[in-house]
Amino acid sequence: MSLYHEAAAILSATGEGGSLKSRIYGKKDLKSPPAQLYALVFETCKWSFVLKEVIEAAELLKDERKLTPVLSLLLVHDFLVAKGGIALPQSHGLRASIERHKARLHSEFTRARLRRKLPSVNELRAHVEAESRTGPVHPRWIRINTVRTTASDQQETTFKDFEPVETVQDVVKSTKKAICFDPHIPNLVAVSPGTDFTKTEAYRSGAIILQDKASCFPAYLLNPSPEDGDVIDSCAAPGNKTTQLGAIVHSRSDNPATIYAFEKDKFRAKTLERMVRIAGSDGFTKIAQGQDFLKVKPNSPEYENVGALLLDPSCSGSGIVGRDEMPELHLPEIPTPGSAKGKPNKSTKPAKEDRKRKREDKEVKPTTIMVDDDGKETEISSEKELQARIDALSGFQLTLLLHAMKFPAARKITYSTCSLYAGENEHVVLKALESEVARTRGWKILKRQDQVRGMRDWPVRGDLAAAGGDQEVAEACIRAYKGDEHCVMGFFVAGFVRDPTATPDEEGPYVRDEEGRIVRDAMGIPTLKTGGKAVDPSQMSRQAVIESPEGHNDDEDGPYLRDKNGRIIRDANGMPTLKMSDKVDAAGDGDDVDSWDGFDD
Ligand SMILES: C[S@@+](CC[C@H](N)C(=O)[O-])C[C@H]1O[C@@H](n2cnc3c(N)ncnc32)[C@H](O)[C@@H]1O
Repeated sequence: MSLYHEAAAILSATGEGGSLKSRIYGKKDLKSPPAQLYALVFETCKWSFVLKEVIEAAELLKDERKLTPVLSLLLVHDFLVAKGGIALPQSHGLRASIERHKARLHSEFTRARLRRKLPSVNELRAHVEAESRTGPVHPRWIRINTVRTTASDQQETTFKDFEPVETVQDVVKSTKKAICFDPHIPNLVAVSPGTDFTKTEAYRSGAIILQDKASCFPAYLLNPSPEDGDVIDSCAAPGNKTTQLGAIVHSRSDNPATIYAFEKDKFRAKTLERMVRIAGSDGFTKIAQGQDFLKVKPNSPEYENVGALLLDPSCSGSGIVGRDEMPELHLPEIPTPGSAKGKPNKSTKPAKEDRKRKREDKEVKPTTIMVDDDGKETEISSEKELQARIDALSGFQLTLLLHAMKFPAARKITYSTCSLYAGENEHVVLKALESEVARTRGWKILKRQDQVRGMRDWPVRGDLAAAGGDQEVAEACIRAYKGDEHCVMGFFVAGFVRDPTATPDEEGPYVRDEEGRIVRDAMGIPTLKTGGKAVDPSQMSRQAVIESPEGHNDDEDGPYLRDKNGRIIRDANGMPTLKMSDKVDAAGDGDDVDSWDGFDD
């Protein structure tokens, strides 16, 4: 299949969703180099509003019955606009079908330019560029990495040619090189697009990190302080948030806490390692390459001081800027026989051949390739499949969040995605709050009024309906939408907090009345939620009672000691024994039960 046929197949799927990149890079059986294909398709789309006029006026599709509208656009694009012309041998039939109309195509191309009052082809190029720009202009967000530098140093060096302005909107509108310090996130600037910062010394040395504003929310909201102890970044690659955490802990102590950074994908973990090294956080960041966070044991002694966890798991990536930004494709009409020049004749039935080429432009199966934020591709061809994908992602995201809630010393968690779907965002938050582990360990939502100033002030909050109508949860959730006046990517983050010194909710397995009191029978025995009755205290031994393991659920372990068979150890009053209490000789057989160790899930 020629480059042009492959490109035509890609373009025929336009309008069926998925970004152009995902449609091209998602195809496994391409013959042409993907980069060449991408450039041809993208450029042809950009030029199509001009080329459509040229093709119709030159009556190309009337004379060349084998050409489809899409193929004609691609070939005429290369013939008139590309430096190297049509990338086919001179004798090739497709090339010949265009070059036969050389004179007419050139003269219609000139007419199309003059109609727009553009004196040269270069000006026509600039016009096409301007017309093809889709969506709002984005500033370049840059985080100044205070492990390596200071904001004032960067102002005097990297950004010395940039004129300070008040707001990000001023940056976007400025015709000069403008810079504004962000009012919400410390050490973050928005600068005018157009400068390639990856070529600067500051970028190479890790002094600046290119990171969207919204992506800076989780580490800032987590706000790890020396009292929080060590920090976990559970899904860390490529390392934007890990290095931001590094900058925060570094700024708060001469002896920074350890950051444990887990990354399941070995290849991405290499990028993470490189980024952490360049950013200068390698001295206090321990990277576990290829480590699945779900397999990390919360009760391992290594993590006993982990007080703060950042969870930024894989998601649908629907908030990422740059997706779906494809210029519109303008297809030339196929003239029907007998029609006036360039105008389809409505009264005449299209010939069989014409119907075939119309069909050919549409015959590619409607498929969207959904590319997750970590590059995983999934074919989606219906709403149902999309829902199934979101459900699968949210199941994984919730599991990860509940796992994080089990770390014994944890007191803060942030959960974030760059997805716009409520299923991956507010719904996960609600399910986590309702979970047994959250209830037994005392996890609560981090309310808006308790958030760090910049996040409290950020105006875009969670979706009330998606938060089940719970105003407090919706306000606590932080959202960002691409394309609005804030000029950031689509994002979601929520925080969870827990007071590790407070008495955990011992509600556990008992039914409670509206006042929160345990419901007891006439004998004073608590009623179990499972419908049975707790063991009669008079039957209990002096030291402990062993509860039936029936209905045992890992998440219900919470703060209670269990014996080797997983049964909760209770005192003579039937009250569960807290893990933090002294060791208990549970079975009365002289075996010690450790308070935290040995209860890994
Ligand atoms: C959204 S990206 C993280 C982006 C990162 N936080 C940043 O700011 O640069 C999600 C990452 O989590 C990794 N991941 C997915 N599941 C994981 C798991 N169970 N344990 C550890 N890493 C996981 C993916 O490989 C991917 O690199």
